[in-house]
Amino acid sequence: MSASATLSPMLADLTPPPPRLSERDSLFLDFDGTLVDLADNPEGVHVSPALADRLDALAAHMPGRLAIVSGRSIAQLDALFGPQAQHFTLAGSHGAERRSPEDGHVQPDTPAHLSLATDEMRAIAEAHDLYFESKSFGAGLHYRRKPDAEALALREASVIARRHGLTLQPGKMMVEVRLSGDKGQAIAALMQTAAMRATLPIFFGDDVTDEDGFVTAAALGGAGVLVGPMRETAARYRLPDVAAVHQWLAQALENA
Ligand SMILES: O=P(O)(O)OC[C@H]1O[C@H](O[C@H]2O[C@H](CO)[C@@H](O)[C@H](O)[C@H]2O)[C@H](O)[C@@H](O)[C@@H]1O
Repeated sequence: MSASATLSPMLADLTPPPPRLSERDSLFLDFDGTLVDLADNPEGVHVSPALADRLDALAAHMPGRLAIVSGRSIAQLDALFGPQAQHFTLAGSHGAERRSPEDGHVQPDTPAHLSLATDEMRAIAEAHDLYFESKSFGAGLHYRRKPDAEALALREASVIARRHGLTLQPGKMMVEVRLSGDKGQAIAALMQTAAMRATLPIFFGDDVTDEDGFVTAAALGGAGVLVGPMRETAARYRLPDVAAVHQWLAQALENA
Protein backbone atom coordinates (compact mmCIF):
# COMPACT_ATOMS: atom_id res chain seq x y z
CA MET A 1 0.00 0.00 0.00
CA SER A 2 1.43 3.39 -0.88
CA ALA A 3 1.98 6.01 1.83
CA SER A 4 -0.70 8.23 0.30
CA ALA A 5 -3.28 5.42 0.45
CA THR A 6 -2.98 5.35 4.25
CA LEU A 7 -3.73 9.08 4.59
CA SER A 8 -7.19 10.38 5.45
CA PRO A 9 -9.06 12.12 2.59
CA MET A 10 -8.36 15.43 4.38
CA LEU A 11 -4.67 14.71 3.96
CA ALA A 12 -4.58 13.92 0.26
CA ASP A 13 -1.00 13.83 -0.90
CA LEU A 14 0.63 16.78 -2.67
CA THR A 15 2.35 16.66 -6.05
CA PRO A 16 6.02 17.59 -6.59
CA PRO A 17 6.65 21.18 -7.68
CA PRO A 18 7.35 21.71 -11.40
CA PRO A 19 11.17 21.91 -11.75
CA ARG A 20 11.16 25.35 -13.30
CA LEU A 21 12.02 28.81 -11.97
CA SER A 22 11.14 31.94 -13.90
CA GLU A 23 12.29 35.54 -13.56
CA ARG A 24 9.17 36.07 -11.50
CA ASP A 25 10.21 33.57 -8.80
CA SER A 26 12.33 33.90 -5.66
CA LEU A 27 13.66 30.69 -4.14
CA PHE A 28 13.82 30.19 -0.35
CA LEU A 29 15.46 27.03 1.02
CA ASP A 30 15.51 25.69 4.55
CA PHE A 31 18.84 24.04 5.47
CA ASP A 32 18.73 21.03 7.88
CA GLY A 33 16.41 18.29 6.61
CA THR A 34 15.92 20.11 3.28
CA LEU A 35 19.37 20.75 1.77
CA VAL A 36 21.28 18.30 4.01
CA ASP A 37 20.22 15.10 5.73
CA LEU A 38 19.97 15.16 9.51
CA ALA A 39 22.97 13.92 11.49
CA ASP A 40 23.59 12.95 15.13
CA ASN A 41 24.57 16.48 16.08
CA PRO A 42 24.75 19.94 14.49
CA GLU A 43 28.42 19.55 13.57
CA GLY A 44 27.78 16.25 11.83
CA VAL A 45 26.51 17.88 8.63
CA HIS A 46 28.54 19.30 5.80
CA VAL A 47 27.77 20.99 2.51
CA SER A 48 29.13 18.99 -0.42
CA PRO A 49 30.96 20.93 -3.15
CA ALA A 50 28.34 19.62 -5.59
CA LEU A 51 25.49 21.17 -3.58
CA ALA A 52 27.33 24.46 -3.03
CA ASP A 53 28.21 24.70 -6.74
CA ARG A 54 24.63 23.94 -7.80
CA LEU A 55 23.22 26.61 -5.48
CA ASP A 56 25.87 29.02 -6.67
CA ALA A 57 24.98 28.40 -10.31
CA LEU A 58 21.27 28.85 -9.57
CA ALA A 59 21.99 32.06 -7.63
CA ALA A 60 23.85 33.40 -10.66
CA HIS A 61 20.66 32.86 -12.72
CA MET A 62 18.53 34.65 -10.11
CA PRO A 63 20.65 37.44 -8.58
CA GLY A 64 19.52 38.32 -5.05
CA ARG A 65 16.57 35.91 -5.34
CA LEU A 66 18.03 32.74 -3.83
CA ALA A 67 17.83 32.65 -0.05
CA ILE A 68 18.70 30.10 2.64
CA VAL A 69 16.21 30.41 5.52
CA SER A 70 17.38 28.48 8.56
CA GLY A 71 17.07 27.97 12.29
CA ARG A 72 20.87 28.07 12.28
CA SER A 73 22.55 31.40 12.81
CA ILE A 74 24.09 33.27 9.88
CA ALA A 75 27.51 32.67 11.48
CA GLN A 76 26.83 28.91 11.36
CA LEU A 77 25.65 29.12 7.72
CA ASP A 78 28.79 31.10 6.80
CA ALA A 79 30.94 28.38 8.36
CA LEU A 80 29.02 25.61 6.57
CA PHE A 81 28.99 27.21 3.10
CA GLY A 82 32.33 29.04 3.27
CA PRO A 83 32.87 31.96 0.86
CA GLN A 84 29.92 30.84 -1.30
CA ALA A 85 27.55 31.96 1.48
CA GLN A 86 28.24 35.52 0.29
CA HIS A 87 26.43 34.70 -2.97
CA PHE A 88 23.16 33.87 -1.21
CA THR A 89 20.63 35.94 0.65
CA LEU A 90 20.35 34.52 4.18
CA ALA A 91 17.81 34.47 7.00
CA GLY A 92 19.15 32.85 10.15
CA SER A 93 18.22 32.13 13.76
CA HIS A 94 14.63 31.26 12.78
CA GLY A 95 14.18 34.68 11.18
CA ALA A 96 15.73 36.81 13.95
CA GLU A 97 18.53 37.95 11.59
CA ARG A 98 18.90 38.30 7.83
CA ARG A 99 21.51 39.32 5.26
CA SER A 100 20.84 40.54 1.74
CA PRO A 101 22.90 42.41 -0.86
CA GLU A 102 20.58 45.39 -0.39
CA ASP A 103 20.20 45.63 3.39
CA GLY A 104 23.41 43.97 4.62
CA HIS A 105 23.27 42.09 7.93
CA VAL A 106 20.14 43.04 9.89
CA GLN A 107 20.34 41.61 13.40
CA PRO A 108 18.85 42.31 16.82
CA ASP A 109 20.81 43.53 19.84
CA THR A 110 21.91 40.72 22.13
CA PRO A 111 20.17 41.27 25.49
CA ALA A 112 22.10 40.42 28.69
CA HIS A 113 19.52 37.85 29.72
CA LEU A 114 20.34 35.77 26.61
CA SER A 115 23.81 34.96 27.94
CA LEU A 116 22.32 34.05 31.36
CA ALA A 117 19.86 31.73 29.62
CA THR A 118 22.71 30.28 27.53
CA ASP A 119 24.70 29.49 30.69
CA GLU A 120 21.66 27.79 32.21
CA MET A 121 21.07 25.72 29.07
CA ARG A 122 24.75 24.67 29.05
CA ALA A 123 24.51 23.62 32.71
CA ILE A 124 21.45 21.44 31.95
CA ALA A 125 23.29 19.84 29.04
CA GLU A 126 26.30 19.06 31.21
CA ALA A 127 24.18 17.70 34.07
CA HIS A 128 22.23 15.34 31.79
CA ASP A 129 24.80 14.50 29.14
CA LEU A 130 22.93 16.27 26.33
CA TYR A 131 24.56 17.94 23.34
CA PHE A 132 24.69 21.72 23.86
CA GLU A 133 24.52 24.08 20.89
CA SER A 134 25.53 27.70 21.33
CA LYS A 135 23.97 29.99 18.73
CA SER A 136 24.13 33.71 18.00
CA PHE A 137 20.65 34.45 19.33
CA GLY A 138 19.76 31.29 21.22
CA ALA A 139 20.96 28.05 22.77
CA GLY A 140 19.88 24.48 22.08
CA LEU A 141 19.68 21.16 23.90
CA HIS A 142 19.93 18.14 21.55
CA TYR A 143 18.68 14.72 22.65
CA ARG A 144 18.95 12.77 19.34
CA ARG A 145 21.43 10.37 20.99
CA LYS A 146 19.38 10.27 24.23
CA PRO A 147 15.72 10.25 23.15
CA ASP A 148 14.53 9.38 26.67
CA ALA A 149 15.66 12.84 27.75
CA GLU A 150 13.05 14.59 25.57
CA ALA A 151 10.59 15.43 28.37
CA LEU A 152 13.38 16.64 30.66
CA ALA A 153 14.93 18.82 27.94
CA LEU A 154 11.57 20.37 27.03
CA ARG A 155 10.69 20.99 30.67
CA GLU A 156 14.03 22.60 31.57
CA ALA A 157 14.18 24.71 28.41
CA SER A 158 10.61 25.86 28.97
CA VAL A 159 11.46 27.02 32.52
CA ILE A 160 14.53 28.89 31.23
CA ALA A 161 12.60 30.50 28.35
CA ARG A 162 9.87 31.69 30.73
CA ARG A 163 12.36 33.00 33.29
CA HIS A 164 14.15 35.13 30.69
CA GLY A 165 11.24 36.07 28.43
CA LEU A 166 12.64 34.10 25.48
CA THR A 167 10.89 32.07 22.77
CA LEU A 168 10.76 28.31 23.34
CA GLN A 169 11.49 26.56 20.05
CA PRO A 170 11.07 22.79 19.91
CA GLY A 171 12.72 21.18 16.86
CA LYS A 172 13.63 17.73 15.60
CA MET A 173 15.13 15.96 18.66
CA MET A 174 16.15 19.32 20.08
CA VAL A 175 14.74 22.28 21.94
CA GLU A 176 16.00 25.82 21.84
CA VAL A 177 15.50 29.09 23.72
CA ARG A 178 15.91 32.08 21.45
CA LEU A 179 15.05 35.64 20.51
CA SER A 180 11.73 36.12 18.73
CA GLY A 181 11.12 36.04 14.97
CA ASP A 182 9.91 33.42 12.53
CA LYS A 183 10.62 32.27 9.02
CA GLY A 184 7.41 33.81 7.68
CA GLN A 185 8.45 37.25 8.94
CA ALA A 186 11.93 36.76 7.47
CA ILE A 187 10.55 35.82 4.05
CA ALA A 188 8.13 38.77 4.12
CA ALA A 189 11.02 41.15 4.97
CA LEU A 190 13.29 39.76 2.24
CA MET A 191 10.46 40.01 -0.28
CA GLN A 192 10.64 43.80 0.23
CA THR A 193 14.20 43.95 -1.21
CA ALA A 194 14.53 45.32 -4.74
CA ALA A 195 15.65 41.96 -6.14
CA MET A 196 12.64 40.07 -4.78
CA ARG A 197 9.90 42.70 -4.85
CA ALA A 198 7.12 41.77 -7.34
CA THR A 199 8.31 38.15 -7.50
CA LEU A 200 6.62 35.02 -6.15
CA PRO A 201 8.27 33.21 -3.20
CA ILE A 202 8.77 29.43 -3.37
CA PHE A 203 9.85 28.04 0.00
CA PHE A 204 11.15 24.49 0.59
CA GLY A 205 11.19 23.20 4.19
CA ASP A 206 10.75 20.06 6.26
CA ASP A 207 10.11 21.08 9.87
CA VAL A 208 7.01 22.41 11.62
CA THR A 209 8.89 25.71 12.06
CA ASP A 210 8.80 25.97 8.25
CA GLU A 211 5.00 26.19 8.25
CA ASP A 212 5.17 29.95 8.99
CA GLY A 213 7.21 30.25 5.79
CA PHE A 214 4.70 28.18 3.80
CA VAL A 215 1.86 30.43 4.98
CA THR A 216 3.75 33.60 4.02
CA ALA A 217 4.84 32.19 0.64
CA ALA A 218 1.21 31.37 -0.20
CA ALA A 219 -0.05 34.73 1.08
CA LEU A 220 2.43 36.49 -1.23
CA GLY A 221 1.23 34.52 -4.26
CA GLY A 222 3.89 31.80 -4.19
CA ALA A 223 3.92 28.33 -2.65
CA GLY A 224 5.45 26.13 0.00
CA VAL A 225 7.12 22.80 -0.73
CA LEU A 226 7.01 20.28 2.12
CA VAL A 227 10.10 18.03 2.23
CA GLY A 228 9.46 14.66 3.89
CA PRO A 229 6.41 12.55 4.70
CA MET A 230 2.92 13.99 4.18
CA ARG A 231 1.39 15.78 7.17
CA GLU A 232 -1.08 18.59 7.75
CA THR A 233 0.64 21.48 6.08
CA ALA A 234 0.20 24.88 4.45
CA ALA A 235 2.52 23.76 1.63
CA ARG A 236 1.12 23.29 -1.88
CA TYR A 237 3.70 20.77 -3.10
CA ARG A 238 5.75 17.94 -1.58
CA LEU A 239 9.06 16.19 -2.21
CA PRO A 240 9.91 13.03 -0.23
CA ASP A 241 13.44 13.77 0.95
CA VAL A 242 16.69 15.70 0.64
CA ALA A 243 17.80 13.62 -2.38
CA ALA A 244 14.61 14.67 -4.22
CA VAL A 245 15.36 18.33 -3.39
CA HIS A 246 18.85 17.95 -4.90
CA GLN A 247 17.33 16.38 -8.02
CA TRP A 248 14.78 19.20 -8.27
CA LEU A 249 17.55 21.83 -7.98
CA ALA A 250 19.55 20.09 -10.71
CA GLN A 251 16.52 20.03 -13.03
CA ALA A 252 15.63 23.64 -12.25
CA LEU A 253 19.22 24.60 -13.13
CA GLU A 254 19.07 22.65 -16.39
CA ASN A 255 15.81 24.41 -17.26
CA ALA A 256 17.10 27.87 -16.29
O1 LIG B 1 15.74 25.59 10.03
P1 LIG B 1 16.76 24.51 9.78
O2 LIG B 1 17.81 24.92 8.80
O3 LIG B 1 16.12 23.20 9.42
O4 LIG B 1 17.52 24.33 11.18
C1 LIG B 1 16.81 23.74 12.28
C2 LIG B 1 17.81 23.25 13.31
O5 LIG B 1 18.71 22.40 12.62
C3 LIG B 1 19.78 21.84 13.36
O6 LIG B 1 19.28 20.79 14.17
C4 LIG B 1 18.77 19.72 13.40
O7 LIG B 1 19.82 19.17 12.60
C5 LIG B 1 20.89 18.54 13.35
C6 LIG B 1 21.95 18.10 12.36
O8 LIG B 1 21.41 17.25 11.41
C7 LIG B 1 20.30 17.37 14.14
O9 LIG B 1 21.33 16.71 14.89
C8 LIG B 1 19.21 17.88 15.07
O10 LIG B 1 18.61 16.79 15.75
C9 LIG B 1 18.16 18.65 14.28
O11 LIG B 1 17.20 19.24 15.16
C10 LIG B 1 20.53 22.88 14.14
O12 LIG B 1 21.42 22.25 15.02
C11 LIG B 1 19.62 23.83 14.88
O13 LIG B 1 20.40 24.91 15.41
C12 LIG B 1 18.59 24.41 13.92
O14 LIG B 1 17.71 25.26 14.64
